[in-house]
Amino acid sequence: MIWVAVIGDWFNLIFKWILFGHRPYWWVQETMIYPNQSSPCLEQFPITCETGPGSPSGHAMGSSCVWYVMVTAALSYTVRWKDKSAVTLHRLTWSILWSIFWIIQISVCISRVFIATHFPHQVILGVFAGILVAAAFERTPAIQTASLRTYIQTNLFLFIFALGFYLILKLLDIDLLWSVPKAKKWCANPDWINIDTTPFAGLVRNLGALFGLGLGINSEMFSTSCKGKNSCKMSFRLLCIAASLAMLQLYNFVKIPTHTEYLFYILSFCKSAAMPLTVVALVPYCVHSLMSTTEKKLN
Ligand SMILES: O=P(O)(O)OC[C@H]1O[C@@H](O)[C@H](O)[C@@H](O)[C@@H]1O
Repeated sequence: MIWVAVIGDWFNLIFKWILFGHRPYWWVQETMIYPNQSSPCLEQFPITCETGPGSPSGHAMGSSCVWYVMVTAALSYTVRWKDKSAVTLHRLTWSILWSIFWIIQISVCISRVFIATHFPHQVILGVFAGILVAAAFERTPAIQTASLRTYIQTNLFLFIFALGFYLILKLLDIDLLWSVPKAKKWCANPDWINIDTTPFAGLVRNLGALFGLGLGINSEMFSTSCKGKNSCKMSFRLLCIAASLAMLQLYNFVKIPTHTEYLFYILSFCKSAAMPLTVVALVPYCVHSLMSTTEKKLN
């Protein structure tokens, strides 16, 4: 799921750079199509002022690819059921899960359009692009066994390609960060402009998450705990879920200073790497050690 989210978001950045899509909240102020200053007044909200280009929608794309992976993974369990009543149950589960999938996607799309941050075609494009990325990943089983080297190489490729693309177009006098000044100019409240939403902030976050996942999955802590004797126990899994959720909440409280851009990017990379590392390696290892110590004491 993290692979799909990261690669999906990376494609979203590249598509945004290629498509040069405007966002309604600034487009409506700049367009000449409304005569005599009769342009409609679009209400803005604290999350309206996204600073990247608008097409395709990153939220719609991220949501559709992540949910697509979850739904198809859940359905792959029910498809193995063989008897007749199981077929009916599978069909029922299929209908329920895909209905939930589409309700969520439609809700995301409507909310992005409602807050004037996207045009309808941009969210529709986002949903279908997300599904395509996720479907392609289902045919890439190699990611299940990727080594740390593969993670690092993928990270370097994603970074160098995106930066190279940006720099080459800059040499050609095309500024891919054209949307940032527009956002700053037309946002109703300067406090709603968030550095988190800039194209490079998203890239750095994704690179950090993939790196942290690679480190975690290839660590000794992961092998000892998630491949060890406790890994199949329900209690181990429940404890890991509870502890991970608590840790992720704690990470949410860590606010990264935004006054220096480079420092923000470095800290953002570290925070994004620390989160999957904690969930994949640190938490399971601590839970495993705790359970092993308790078992020894009881024996
Ligand atoms: O395109 P949308 O739906 O406004 O989403 C923007 C978001 O898109 C994501 O892809 C980026 O990682 C975020 O940084 C950004 O804020």
